[in-house]
Parts: sequence; structure tokens; C-alpha cells
Amino acid sequence: MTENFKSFSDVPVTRRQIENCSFSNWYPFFKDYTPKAEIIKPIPEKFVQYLEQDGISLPTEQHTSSFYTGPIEKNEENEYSDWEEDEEDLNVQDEDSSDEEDKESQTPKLDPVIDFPEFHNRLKSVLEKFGAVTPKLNWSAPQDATWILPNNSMKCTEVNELYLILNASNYIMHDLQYAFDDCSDSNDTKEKPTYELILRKWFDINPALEFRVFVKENQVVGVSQRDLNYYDYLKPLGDTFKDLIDEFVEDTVIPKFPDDSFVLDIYIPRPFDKIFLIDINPFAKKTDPLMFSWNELMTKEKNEEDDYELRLVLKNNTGRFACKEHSENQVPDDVVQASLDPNSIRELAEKWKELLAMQDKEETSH
Ligand SMILES: Nc1ncnc2c1ncn2[C@@H]1O[C@H](COP(=O)(O)OP(=O)(O)OP(=O)(O)O)[C@@H](O)[C@H]1O
Ligand SMILES: [Mg+2]
Repeated sequence: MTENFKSFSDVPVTRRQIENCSFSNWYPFFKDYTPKAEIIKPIPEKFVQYLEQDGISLPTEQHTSSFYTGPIEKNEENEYSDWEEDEEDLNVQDEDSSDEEDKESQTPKLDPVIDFPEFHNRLKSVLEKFGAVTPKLNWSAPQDATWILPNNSMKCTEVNELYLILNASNYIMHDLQYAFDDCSDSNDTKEKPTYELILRKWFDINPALEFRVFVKENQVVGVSQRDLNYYDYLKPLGDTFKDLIDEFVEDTVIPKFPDDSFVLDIYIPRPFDKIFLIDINPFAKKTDPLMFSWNELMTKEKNEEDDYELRLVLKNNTGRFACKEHSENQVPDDVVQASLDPNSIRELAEKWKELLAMQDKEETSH
């Protein structure tokens, strides 16, 4: 292939385009359509370091009670019949692991209460104001780390939940380290963006009514259902959704958004008379094309007459999507439990050792 030819599905994106999609850059234009949110910008450098450090350390706050930092009490759920027996093992393990612990103590972990107390208090006051929030950085929400919270969602009601979910997420790390990768003007990708933390007031969303709208050169080229499950009531509503989408894109978004290509995430709750804007994403490969492919979206001809397709999961095409979203970035329930309870970590490690021993035995006997 010569330099004159672009690969079929090239989707060039500039740093400016990515920056336009940073939450604080578009939110002021569309406040009336977006659920309540508080923007904290810039965030302290120490907080960025805290997110980037290995492991998770929660604040050592005194006089506040938290599900996450309170003492572990024996109860029905975590009491084991072999409790006493294990205590001896634990002591032995302690001696074994003293080297590790020494190493750890040489690099003290950052502590929100000590290293960024004002920011920490700001988080608490927003939580107090909103009751429950869901966080995101400039572009990404920690959808891959819901496993770390007991309700298995991004709903945070106390400050420790914010620290846990943000720390555990690879999507958050993406924003911190790779936001400008793949930009066509990528020479200056090393220049860091100004990071922001968004705390969105929590409201219960019906995922069936979330859609992703692809707009290329000021024209809608396709709309996809966002949650890829089959919902029988969507199909008859197609025209209603399209009318709302056309009006919203033409009259509200295009006049204000600085780019002519972008991808909207919208929510259309009952009674289907208003659109909520959840997010604006770059028209770029890093944005999931869901039920389309980027090839398809890029090759849609600009033609006023041509109507776009609202693509829904139909009864007979569920196969491709039958897996849980973000599951490739999640971990098993055992590990979740273990992360919250040191006793379970020990149990998990024991089970793991047993399994390995069994595997060794099988291999040697063959
Ligand atoms: N205020 C809110 N309350 C409850 N849930 C919300 C709220 N805002 C967003 N969500 C849920 O969180 C999901 C992810 O949010 P968002 O689209 O901002 O994340 P993202 O990281 O930009 O995702 P993507 O990588 O797909 O662009 C939404 O699909 C929606 O279901
Ligand atoms: Mg997004």
C-alpha cells in the first residue's frame, strides 16, 4: 500500500477532538440536558499519584465510621469451622512474609487525609449534597471495577467507595496515561491534560433506554442500542426515538458543540418526550461502535435523503452479545470477597495452593 492510500477503516482523530469531549468542556453547553454533576478541576497532583500507586490504601480517618475501615468482626458470613486451627498457620505466614512487609513499608502509601485533605473533604461534601454519586475522570467512568463495591455498580455513597472504585479501574488509568494515544497529531501526546473528577448525582437508569448516536460531519450516520440485551418493547418505539434524536442533534448539539463529528450517549426515559445527555465521546476508534463497525460508520455516504439506521438487538441476533459488558476487565467474586476481608484472602490462598498441588500431582502421575 502506498502513502496515498489510507487503510479502509482509518478513523483519524486529533488531540483537539479528544479535548472537546472532556466532560468540563461540553457540560456547560448542555447543562439543561445532563443529570446534575459537580466538576472538580484541577484535581491535586497527589491524588493522581494516589490513583497510580499499586494497591489501595484507604484514608486513616478518625472519628468516622466506615464499612470499609471498621474492625472485622466474626459473624456468620466470615466465621470458619477451622478458625482456631488456621490461627497457627497465620503466625507462620507472618514470619514468612516479613521481607515483603519490610519492602512495602519503605514506600509509604499516600493517605487522602494527610496528602490531599481539602480534596478529600470536598468529596465528602459533594456526597452529602447528592446522597449518592457515580464518578468519572475527564472521559472515562470506572465501569470495569464495579466488582469491588458490594452493590456491584458504580453507585458510591461514601468516600471510601470512591477511592476503591477509582483505584481498581483500568479505564481510569487509561485517562491518566493514554488519553491522547492514537491522535494523528500525536507528537505532543506527552503533554498531560488537566485532569478533572466528575461526581454525577446518582439516578436509576434503565439501560434499555440508553442509546449511542454517531454523528459524522453534522449528520447522524447511525444509532445503536447501548446495552446489548434484547428488550421486546424497543422496536415499536423506533420512530419516536428517531424524531427525538433528530431534533436534539440538530437544534441542541450541533449549534453548540465545536466539532462536526462526535458520538453522543443519550438516555430517553418514559414518557419519551425528552433526551438526557450522558456523555460525548470522540468520533474515533477508541469509542466502542457497539452494533456497528467503524468501517461501516466511516463509509456511510453523506446523502440528505438517506435515513440512518437505529440498530436494536433483535430476538434472533442476541448471540454475539450474550456476554456481560466489561466482563473481560472484571475479576471473580472470590477475589472480590477476599479484597474486603483478610480472612478470605487467606482462605483463597489456601484453596489456590491446594489446587496447584492437585495439578502437580496429576501432571507427575501422567
Ligand atoms: N448520574 C448517573 N447515575 C447513574 N448512572 C449513571 C449516571 N451517569 C451515567 N451512568 C451510567 O454509567 C454508564 C457509563 O457512563 P459514561 O457513559 O459516562 O462512561 P464512559 O466511561 O464514558 O463510557 P464509554 O467508555 O462507553 O464511553 C452509563 O451508560 C450509565 O448507565
Ligand atoms: Mg464515554
